[in-house]
Amino acid sequence: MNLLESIIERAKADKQRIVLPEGTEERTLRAADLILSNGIADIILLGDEQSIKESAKKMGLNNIDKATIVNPKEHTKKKEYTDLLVEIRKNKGMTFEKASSLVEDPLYLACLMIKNGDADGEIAGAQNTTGDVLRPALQIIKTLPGVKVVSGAFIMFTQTPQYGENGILLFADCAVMPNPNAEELASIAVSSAKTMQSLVNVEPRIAMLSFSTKGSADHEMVDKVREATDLAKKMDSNLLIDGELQADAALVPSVGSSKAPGSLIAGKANVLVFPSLESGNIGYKLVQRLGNAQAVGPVLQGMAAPINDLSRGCSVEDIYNMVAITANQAIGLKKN
Ligand SMILES: CC(C)(COP(=O)(O)OP(=O)(O)OC[C@H]1O[C@@H](n2cnc3c(N)ncnc32)[C@H](O)[C@@H]1OP(=O)(O)O)[C@@H](O)C(=O)NCCC(=O)NCCS
Ligand SMILES: CC(=O)OP(=O)(O)O
Repeated sequence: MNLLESIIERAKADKQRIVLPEGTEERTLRAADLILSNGIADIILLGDEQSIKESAKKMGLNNIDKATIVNPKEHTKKKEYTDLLVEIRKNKGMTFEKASSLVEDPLYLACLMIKNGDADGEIAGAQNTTGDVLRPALQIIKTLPGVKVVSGAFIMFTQTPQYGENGILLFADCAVMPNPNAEELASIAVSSAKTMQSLVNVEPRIAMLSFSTKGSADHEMVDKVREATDLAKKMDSNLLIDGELQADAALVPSVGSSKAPGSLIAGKANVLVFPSLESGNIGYKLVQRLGNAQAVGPVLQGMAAPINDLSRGCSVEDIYNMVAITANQAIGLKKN
């Protein structure tokens, strides 16, 4: 059984309630239909019931009837969620009027359902930008205790089995923090190790990427990566991590041993931590599109409940896989 198949089997064995705020979006509806048909999760679709049912009928989707459909404009818990939002954001100037309008926004409503215990996880982003998906999640769900920074990782299924874990690598941060400082970058490395361990089930070997390997260049951007590597080791002394490393030194054994002799990670990395969002987001899309890799994510790490984003360029299969991953995260969080 391959990795995605085992993630799907775990989701089936302990069905979670996953809310899809983009309930009227075509790829989302098709993915929801498959999820329901295969019994992977209980699905909550947000949107107007009549238009969802009409669209499903036009598309020949026969399983949408098994979903719970909630209309953000008129739902029974509107007052309860409005009060909850005011309570959570009262120190940020949230008024009842503002909250009662925000609870009609599917992206806010989905987070409030999770916060209130009415859903276990959310996946959105086929239609909405990452910023719009993330903002309500950061405001309402917030970070896990002890974690300051939410970041986004991609599980990359590459065509190059000689690299990473039989071709599988984790890339981060590809989605959230535009310009992390050294401490934030260290925190991204620690969260990425946890994601690799919990979802891919292999020991993470983390390379902190740069345009320099072990002092080959001298620049403040290189200093940041070096400092982040040291801080990550302090945050978790068991981490297998090294930096700063260039991508070739991180991945290719012969280059790793010549540029970073003695490194336990060079040439063997399976987690690549990029120095900024610019490099991470561009990097994953290049490997996905030019290298024909399957990019599953962004899996958000460090959030107190499983909320995940999608690329607006996602396929039905991407949404289907991300629902299963979100369900696995929910199962993991309930166990801890
Ligand atoms: C994530 C993002 C939306 C947050 O920025 P923002 O909307 O300006 O929001 P703010 O900085 O005002 O922060 C809003 C809240 O989130 C928190 N926050 C912001 N970034 C955070 C992070 N990475 N981790 C944890 N909390 C974070 C803030 O502390 C703030 O909390 P508060 O309101 O309770 O005080 C923004 O950084 C962003 O757009 N990032 C890039 C996303 C993107 O386009 N990615 C590429 C495609 S995947
Ligand atoms: C993750 C990502 O890059 O999302 P989008 O393509 O929607 O901007």
